[in-house]
Parts: sequence; C-alpha cells; structure tokens
Amino acid sequence: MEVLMNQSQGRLDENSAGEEGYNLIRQLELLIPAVSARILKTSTDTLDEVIYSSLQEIIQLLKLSRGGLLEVSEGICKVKISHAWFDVDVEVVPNTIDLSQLFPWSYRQLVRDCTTVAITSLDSLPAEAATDKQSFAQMGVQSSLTIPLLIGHRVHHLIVVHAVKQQWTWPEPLITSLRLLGEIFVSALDRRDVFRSLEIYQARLEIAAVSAEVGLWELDPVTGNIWATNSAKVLFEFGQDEQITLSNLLDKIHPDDRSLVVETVDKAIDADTESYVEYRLPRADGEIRWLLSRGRVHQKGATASKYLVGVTADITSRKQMEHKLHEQFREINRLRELLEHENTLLRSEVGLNEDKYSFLSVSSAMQGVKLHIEQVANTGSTVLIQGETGTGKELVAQAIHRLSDRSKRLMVTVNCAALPSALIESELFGREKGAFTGALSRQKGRFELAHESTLFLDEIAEMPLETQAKLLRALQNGVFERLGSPVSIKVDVRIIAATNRNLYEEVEEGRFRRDLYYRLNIFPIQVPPLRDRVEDIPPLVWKFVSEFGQNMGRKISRIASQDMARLMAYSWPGNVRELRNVVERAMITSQGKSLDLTHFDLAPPRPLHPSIMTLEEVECRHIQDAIGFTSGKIKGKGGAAEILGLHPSTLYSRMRKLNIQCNAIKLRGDISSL
Ligand SMILES: Nc1ncnc2c1ncn2[C@@H]1O[C@H](COP(=O)(O)OP(=O)(O)OP(=O)(O)O)[C@@H](O)[C@H]1O
Repeated sequence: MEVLMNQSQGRLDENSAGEEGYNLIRQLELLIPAVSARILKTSTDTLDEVIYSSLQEIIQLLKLSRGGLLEVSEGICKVKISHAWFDVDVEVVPNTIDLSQLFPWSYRQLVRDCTTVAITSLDSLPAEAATDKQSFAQMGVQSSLTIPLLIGHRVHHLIVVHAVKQQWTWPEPLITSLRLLGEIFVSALDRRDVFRSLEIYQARLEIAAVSAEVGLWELDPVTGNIWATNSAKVLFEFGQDEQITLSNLLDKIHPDDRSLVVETVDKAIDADTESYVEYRLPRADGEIRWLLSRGRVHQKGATASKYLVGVTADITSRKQMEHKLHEQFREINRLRELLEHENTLLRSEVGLNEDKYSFLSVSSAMQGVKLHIEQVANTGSTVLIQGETGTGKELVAQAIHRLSDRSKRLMVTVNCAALPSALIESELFGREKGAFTGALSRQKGRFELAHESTLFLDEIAEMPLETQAKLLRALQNGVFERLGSPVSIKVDVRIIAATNRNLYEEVEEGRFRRDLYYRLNIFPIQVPPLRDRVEDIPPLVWKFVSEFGQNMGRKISRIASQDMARLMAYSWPGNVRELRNVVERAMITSQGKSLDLTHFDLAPPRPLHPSIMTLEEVECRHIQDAIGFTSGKIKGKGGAAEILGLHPSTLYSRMRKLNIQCNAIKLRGDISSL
C-alpha cells in the first residue's frame, strides 16, 4: 500500500522532532499490545467502550485534536462514524459523511485504491483535490491522516486523525502503528459482527425449532458431550443448567430402546450417513413419551473430529394415533372377516333360496297347507312344520317368511342335522374369541343374524338336548349369550322349526325336551307326503322337465301316459325330492323329445307308514293308487272302476265322499265323466 506523504513539518518526524517524536512513536508502539489485550479480554457488550477509550488514549498521546473509526459499507459512498474522540475545543463532525461528495479525491485514494492519505498541509494537496481541500478547511483541519483498514480485499473501516491547531507530519512508524491499532479494532468489530450474526442465526433457529416443537442438539462422539437447546433439554428431561452427555441421556431412555439409539449413533458416525431413531423416554411421572431424533454428521474443518447435529421431536401423540389406527385396522380386519363369514352364510342362504322353486301344488291336500301358511304368516308366531323328508317343508317355511312382514330380510336357516353337535351351539348363538379351542375369532351366531327376520331350524329333532335348553330360553325370553361371553343379547327372531320325525314320539322317547316341544308346537303344519297328493305329480314333473330342460339345453315335450301313470302310482318315499331326482335322471338319459322312464324301476305302491291307518284312509289311498295306476282312467276297459271291481258311478260317488279330486284325471280329459 502506497503512503502519500507530504513534506515533513510536524514534530512527530523522528528526524525533525528528535527525541520527543521518537518517544511518542515508542509509546504508541507500546500501546499496541496493551490495547490488544484489553480488546481480547472485553465482552461484545463493552467492546465499543474499549475502542472509544483506546482511541482517546491514542489521540491524546499524539496530542492531536480529533480522530475516529469510519465504517465503509460496500457500494455506498457515505461513511458512518462508528467511534470518535474530539478534543474539547474542536468542532464535532456529523455522524455520517458523504465521502465521495466532500472528499472525492481522498475517497478515490482510500476506497478505490486502498491507499493511505497523509496530508501535512492543505496547500500541498494537488489541484484535483480542490473539493477535499475546501472541506478540510471548513472543518478547520490543518493536517490529516486517513488509513484504509481492510478485511479481505475490501476496505471495511478508515482510521482518521486530524490536527486542527497546527500542522503535523506523519512518519511511517506512526502510520504502521496506527494501522495496526486500527486493524485490531476492526477485527474485534468484525468478530463481534460474526458473533452477533451467529447469535441471531441461533435465535432464529431456536424460534424455528420451538415453533416446530423440536429441540436442537449436537453430539461430540469423542467426549460424549451433548450441546442442546433449551427445548431439547425439556424433551430429554434435563434441567436448563444440567450438562447432557450421551451416557446420562441413555440412562433416561427406555432400557429396551437404548441399544437401538447407540447403534444408530455409531452407524451414522461411521458411515457418515443421516441418523433416524424413534425411542421411548419414560418421564418422572411415569408417563412414557416417544421421541424421534434425526441427525446428520458434521465436521468442523477438514481434519477436525466429527459431530452429530440434529433435531428431536416429541412424537407421542403420533405414536398414540398410530397405535389407535393399528387397533382400528385390526378391528376393521376382524369385522371384515366377520362380515365375510356372515356374507358367506347369507349367500349360502340366498343360494338355497334361489334354488327353491315357486311353491307348486294343485292337490286338495296341499290347499290346507296353503291356508295355514296364509293364516300364520303375519302373526310372528312360532311354527312347527312336520312331514316326511322331501315333502317341501323348507318351501313351506320360505313361503311363511315371504308372506310375513319380515320378508325384507333374508330368512336364516340352520340345519341341525348337518352341523356336528359340538358346533351347533356356537353356530346358533355365536362365540367369543377363544371360547373354545379353535375359536380364533369372534363370530355372530345365526340367532343374531336373523334379528328382525326368521330363523328356520330344519331337522330340529336332531338338536342336542343341551342346546335345546338354551334354545328354549332364547325362545321364551328372546335373550341368549354368545359362547364364552357373559353378556346377554336380545334379538327379535321369528322361529320356524321343521322335522321329518314325529316330534311327539321323540318327546315320549326322551330324546326331545317336552317344554321345548310345546314351545315350538304353537302352530303346527303337517305337509302331506307326495303319495297322498298324486294330483301334484304331473304338474311337478312338467315343472322339473322345464327346469332341467333349460339347464341342460334339452327340450322334452312329451311324456308317455303310462309313464306318468307309473309316476303317479309310485309311493315316493323320498317325496318331491325323489321325484325331482327321477326326472333329472330321465332327462339325462332320454333321447329325442319324449321323457324316457322305461328304465326306472318304480316299485308298486307300498305302505310306508308303520302306523295303522283308518279304513277310510286305506280306502282313499287305494282308490287314488288305482286311479294313478290307470293314469286317471276311471271307466271302461282297464279303468280304475274295473280294477277295483266297482261300477264307475259307485266309484265316482265314493270319490266324492272321500273328497278325491283327481287333477290327473282332469289332465287326461276325463273330467267330463265326473
Ligand atoms: N311343491 C313343490 N314345488 C316345487 N318343488 C318342490 C315342492 N316341494 C318340494 N319341492 C322340491 O323338493 C326338494 C325338497 O324340498 P324341501 O327341501 O323343501 O323338503 P323338506 O321337507 O324340507 O326335506 P327334508 O325333510 O329332507 O329337509 C327341493 O328341491 C324342493 O325344491
């Protein structure tokens, strides 16, 4: 840096001033370590005072009138007086000076060229410094020394001293010492700026951390010391004045999570990766808080050791929410499984229901059944349907349900014979999870599923006695408990029971509870066997032919009259179900448009009931069988009258008396003869 020196005149010139000047310069040099020590010792708050008093000391030592530090901002021509000292009788200068306006020549030397401007006499200033000269003169300056103080390549401050009362010369050692002192001031001011910026930065971080409800920390893995913000200390359950170390922090962490935390820290430091760990921290009051710490490895300088810097947040409510969600998901899954199970049950009911055909009957015997169905349907009363197997008891139950005000909901069926006795109770009343070995989930029983609907208990005679007791209670009080649960469940269920056994005999034999029998037998319906309603056979046969024809893509339009007669004459121990099966088999084997029944060995009518019938019943059955055998032909050769050895008119009158309506006969067109 070039120093502009005007001609020497002042006392400080060592050559001209001799010993006194030399001593002053020596004293100034000695002041450097003293000022330096003072500044090192001072805090950021008292730095200004120290600079001010040091300036005063320097100016007074040199017996000058005025001096100070001017702050130069980048790109701005105005300079600000940051620290100044004025002798009592010297004019004070304003706080900010537009250097480029008042001292354009000096400004160029100082700020642009970074050159010291030392003026001993204003007259020595060059012509281009006319404005500067004028400004100096206005301020009463006789001699002036201005030294640019740089940080990096930029002029940061200027240190200025003025001689007002007389002219001064500025020897090089003085300039050097003054520059050194100025640099001490400026570097202290710069350090303070950096420190204050850091403080502001830290405060901003702290505010951000507090508003994000996180704590900041820094772990020194070598010493284990942890620097932490106040909010981090709160999270870690430490007092504000307590020193946190990794070891005393680990002591506070839940024992089960300690190794995870240590592993995470070690891994992050070793691999220079980010760390993420969730762990529990039991509080003094016993409450367990969940914390999440996320860190990043940071190295202070290329060779310095690594630090883990990070944030910690309290995630207890998130964890609680997760736990709740997890529980809810489990509950949803459980309910979904339950629903699927219930759906399967209901679908199987629907499936069964869809397989049912419309209730078909033309016989007088079934008219009574229909009447009973109509009577009882809307009452909600318990119905007991009895009849041989395959007579259509389930269809009767369906019809009752369909005609009742419960028809909006599906009828639920339990086949007591199809379920193992060990399971029937849980199927009926449901079970709690773990009610018995293998009960892996909670399950609703069919009683609950049939709420506000109808529960059809098929094959009720097969129900185990223990279950009968529970059923009786459910029927009487409308309440029951799931297996394994003490909680009573109340439902509104209409019961329809069916059996192909003689339930009264079962009671007599001690296989069925008498009290339950009477509770079920409120409205009994007896479905007659098919052999007692032969008139139903032809329409049923045609119905099944059409049904199977559609399914198999076959069209049968003819059934030989003798085949139909054989069907009507057969005793049908399996009733309608058996008839249906026979038709199905015949459909499969038939060629062409005729239903071929020649291969079927339909045995002649035989009594099925071991019970003794009345004479009238025997006579009725015998006449029906004969009519069936002749395919409805009454009179003439091969007619029923001839077979029975009766005059046709006698047969007709017997038929009227016994109320034998022969629809099969109608089908054959013999009605006119009746
Ligand atoms: N009147 C009818 N019209 C049409 N199909 C009938 C009729 N009666 C019974 N069926 C048919 O006969 C078969 C047996 O009927 P259902 O199951 O109702 O008899 P069930 O008396 O309940 O038999 P089980 O005592 O063996 O339970 C079914 O395929 C049914 O569709």
